[in-house]
Amino acid sequence: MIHARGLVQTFQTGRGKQKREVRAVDGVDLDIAEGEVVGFLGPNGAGKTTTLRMLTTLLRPTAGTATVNGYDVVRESVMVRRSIGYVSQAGGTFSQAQAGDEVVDHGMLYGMSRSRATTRGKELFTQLQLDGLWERMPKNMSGGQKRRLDIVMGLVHDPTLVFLDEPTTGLDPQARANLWDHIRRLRTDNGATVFLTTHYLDEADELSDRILIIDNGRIVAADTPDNLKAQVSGDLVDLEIADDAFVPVSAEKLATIATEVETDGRRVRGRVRRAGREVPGLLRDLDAAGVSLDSIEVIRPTLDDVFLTLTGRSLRDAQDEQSTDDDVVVEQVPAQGVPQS
Ligand SMILES: Nc1ncnc2c1ncn2[C@@H]1O[C@H](COP(=O)(O)OP(=O)(O)OP(=O)(O)O)[C@@H](O)[C@H]1O
Repeated sequence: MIHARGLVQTFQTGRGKQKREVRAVDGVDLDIAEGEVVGFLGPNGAGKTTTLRMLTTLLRPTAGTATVNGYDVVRESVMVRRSIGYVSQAGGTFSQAQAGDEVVDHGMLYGMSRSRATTRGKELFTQLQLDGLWERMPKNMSGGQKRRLDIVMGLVHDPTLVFLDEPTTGLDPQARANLWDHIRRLRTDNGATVFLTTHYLDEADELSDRILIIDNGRIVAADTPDNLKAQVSGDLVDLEIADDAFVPVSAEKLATIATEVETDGRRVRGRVRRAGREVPGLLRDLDAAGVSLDSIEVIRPTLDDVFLTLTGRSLRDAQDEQSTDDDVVVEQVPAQGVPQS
């Protein structure tokens, strides 16, 4: 479905002495099979959107090759565009037409008949909770409604391969849960392949068969969410010791089974491979040493722990750091044409 080898995208940023080259995507290889839901995860500026823009033919790769649905993204860009659905991060620009007309025109652009596009568009309006808004002009819709309209436009022609760039950003929790269901159904009902970027770790975890983590333009991990979590970090055991005086001995006992042991007041924490196997013995040891606990908590690893282990940074911190750089002035780089839609 998607195969890429050595994809690179460089941009020139700044002017004069400030001029420098950014390698936004720096040698990405991808193999995505039919029917997979793949989550593309990484902090702001990691290269997710740039990768997606190359795969959807909006940006010509500086180097490397990619095929999407069997078509080369450079030589057969029109065929790539016709064979995919794409919901961009920025969202579409809408004319002054009613939402329903936009959707029908969009479907017809992909070769659907008017009646088929109308039927499918109305079904999607219902599934994405846009009932009653068919005749509304998009400019009079709320941000979340417009976002869902973007998604209808990306799906109306029933593509078998769908690219979604941060599809749930700006949606309220209920709309997000609804879209998650919809994305799941794309695969189970339509057998579609879905490639989605997201900032939300829970979303990637929840939806993806496989997760690709990108950092500084390079893929740093690719596996199922469970394998990633199991491979790179263990469970966090967090003990709250009843009496301060027993904190050092508790830390010593925990260190016999855990790594990264740290103390914070009466709390002692450490990471163990498998808490279910190791904690019962620890509790016996602590009891024998006269330690009373106020609480014990076992925290299963998250994708953020995976990211931290792989890159030394938390995905959330990395996002915060990057957000201060957002107003760097960049030269406009010409896009290689836009899809017909
Ligand atoms: N048109 C451009 N000109 C110059 N630099 C660019 C351009 N587009 C992207 N970049 C830079 O390329 C890098 C990757 O950007 P990209 O948008 O692909 O990241 P991202 O992972 O999608 O981030 P986000 O999560 O914020 O959408 C960033 O450093 C960004 O500033």
